[in-house]
Amino acid sequence: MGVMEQQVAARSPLIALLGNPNCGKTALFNRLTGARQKVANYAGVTIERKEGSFTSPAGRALRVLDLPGAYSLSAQTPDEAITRDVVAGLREGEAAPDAVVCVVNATNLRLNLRLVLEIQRLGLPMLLALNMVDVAKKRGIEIDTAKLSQELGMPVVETVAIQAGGEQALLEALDRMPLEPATPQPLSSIDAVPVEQTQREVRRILAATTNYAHDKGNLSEKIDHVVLHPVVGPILLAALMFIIFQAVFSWAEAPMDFITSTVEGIGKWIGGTMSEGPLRSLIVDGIIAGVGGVLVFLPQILILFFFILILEDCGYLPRAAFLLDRMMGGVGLSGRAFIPLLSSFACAIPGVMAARTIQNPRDRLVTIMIAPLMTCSARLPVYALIIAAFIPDRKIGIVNLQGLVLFVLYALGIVSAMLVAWYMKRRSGSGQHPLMLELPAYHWPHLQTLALGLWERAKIFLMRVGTIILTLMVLVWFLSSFPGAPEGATQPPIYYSVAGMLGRALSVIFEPIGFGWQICIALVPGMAAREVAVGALGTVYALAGSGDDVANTLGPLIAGSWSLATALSLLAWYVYAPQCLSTLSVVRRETGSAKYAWMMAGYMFALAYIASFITYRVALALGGG
Ligand SMILES: Nc1nc2c(ncn2[C@@H]2O[C@H](COP(=O)(O)OP(=O)(O)OP(=O)(O)O)[C@@H](O)[C@H]2O)c(=O)[nH]1
Ligand SMILES: [Mg+2]
Repeated sequence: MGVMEQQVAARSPLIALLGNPNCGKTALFNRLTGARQKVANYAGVTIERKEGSFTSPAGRALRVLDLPGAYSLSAQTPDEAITRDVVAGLREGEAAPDAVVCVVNATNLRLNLRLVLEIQRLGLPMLLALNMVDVAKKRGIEIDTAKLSQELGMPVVETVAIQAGGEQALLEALDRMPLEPATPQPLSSIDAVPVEQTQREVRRILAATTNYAHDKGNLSEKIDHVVLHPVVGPILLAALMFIIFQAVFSWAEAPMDFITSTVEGIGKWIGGTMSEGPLRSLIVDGIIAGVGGVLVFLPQILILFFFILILEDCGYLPRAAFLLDRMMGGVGLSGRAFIPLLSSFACAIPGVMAARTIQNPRDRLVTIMIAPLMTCSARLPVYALIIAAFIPDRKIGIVNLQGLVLFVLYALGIVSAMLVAWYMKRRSGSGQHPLMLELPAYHWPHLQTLALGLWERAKIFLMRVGTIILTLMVLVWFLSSFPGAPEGATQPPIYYSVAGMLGRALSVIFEPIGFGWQICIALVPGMAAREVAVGALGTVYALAGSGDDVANTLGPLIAGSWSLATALSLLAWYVYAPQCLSTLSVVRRETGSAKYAWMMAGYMFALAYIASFITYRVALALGGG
């Protein structure tokens, strides 16, 4: 955009999408603007203010805001506070929106209308988007929109945010609205009205405009009889998790083989066409062995996310939170922590941020502190590499042994997180609060959402591979290649390089847990991105390898040079893996203090070292040397 255009865009009217959690604001935002913000079937998906823009059918340039869902303007959680401050014009350097589009779930007006009435008291121009009318119609719910519009004194339109064209009525209504800069009433005018009065008003409006009495209900309640059953529920949850980890290994085999052989083929081809020298080594040993080694894990990451996205979209997640609430309550966590912790399986960063949806500050802090113990997807390559190299690809009954080990590693992360939470809570003391969580209606996973979600994941991974991982790999190669070996060297040249020296220095610390200098070299760049540890091992062993088999696959190489005890020790290390700089910086931002980032780095390093030490010694004692 040119400067002129930017100024025009900045002055175009601003519309805020506001509503209860999970009513479809983000889906509507994406439909209006063509954005691809995350949409999922649970409350608290959006935790930040997101701006987009579009041109209305009448040719008006408009800006829209997607906001975190809120039940009320008297914010209880940090994400709700963002929403409140934005609409009330309390954010520094930002005027209140020129109009509010209040999005409501048509099947649950009883809950949604309270916020509508509250927002109305701000006195901003308003429009009601009756979303999810497709579901409402299926359930036989009829809403008299004309009457509702009259009762509320604002235009009311029907929308279906997940259907192409489902935003049409909203667009037309927006074009009929005069959009002038407006000043909202102070928030105190909202707090002045007692909640009971608002609720009476909601009931009156509902009685006058809907036939909720005829609501046929939905399947969700019947499904929940099984899913939330105190005995069947947890068994189902455990079985589900188990199946997912099995699939990560058994389904990924073919696509991984394909990527491996392609990467190998390219390596061989380039290696064959280029003449011996540093450039060939950089490309073959540094880039292809390193980056290719990480790339191979794309299928496993996508399979894991395929399942997570399905669970997110169908509405199962809040149920799982519900099931685990008691267990989590036992260690002093609230069931609310479940979704932030689950997000941490992708990456601790969104997980730490999602802790904004937790009301109690202590609960929130504990959740943030344990989020990095959840196995993020950057660790998956490390696990998968070592498992594939050391754990036989065997079946015990119907159980794939490699999948089982992976499951155990994930479980270990979770159990450790619970123990740390318990310890933190025991020291700080805690009040238990009942879990208030909205259980959304189940629906079939939306294919497009699923495909988009997977695509986003693949993009994130490939971007990482193409940027930070590639850069680090080139750096690792340089440090591992220079200076060259001295006269009469007995070790491979890398031993004498800068990286080799660093690795040897570090191995003083890591020798007791079984890490030789080669592994120590890989640990350092792993701090910037954990996957790089795998890539770095690829480069280290390619460079240390003898002449011809440079592009050899890493798995057999490490299987030949590490003991089982070392392999298990490294797995244990990565369960705790304290080294992720971006997580630490987000923790500092979200907690507003560097203290917690340091504490996190410290306790995770200690746990990692202790766990690896025990694993290594026990494995040695049992004859795994
Ligand atoms: N059937 C149907 N489903 C919808 C509609 N709009 C949204 N959904 C689904 O409702 C769920 C919630 O949608 P989101 O857009 O994430 O809701 P949100 O209001 O942004 O939620 P928060 O960010 O948590 O406040 C998703 O599973 C969507 O696919 C609709 O009009 N019809
Ligand atoms: Mg949202």
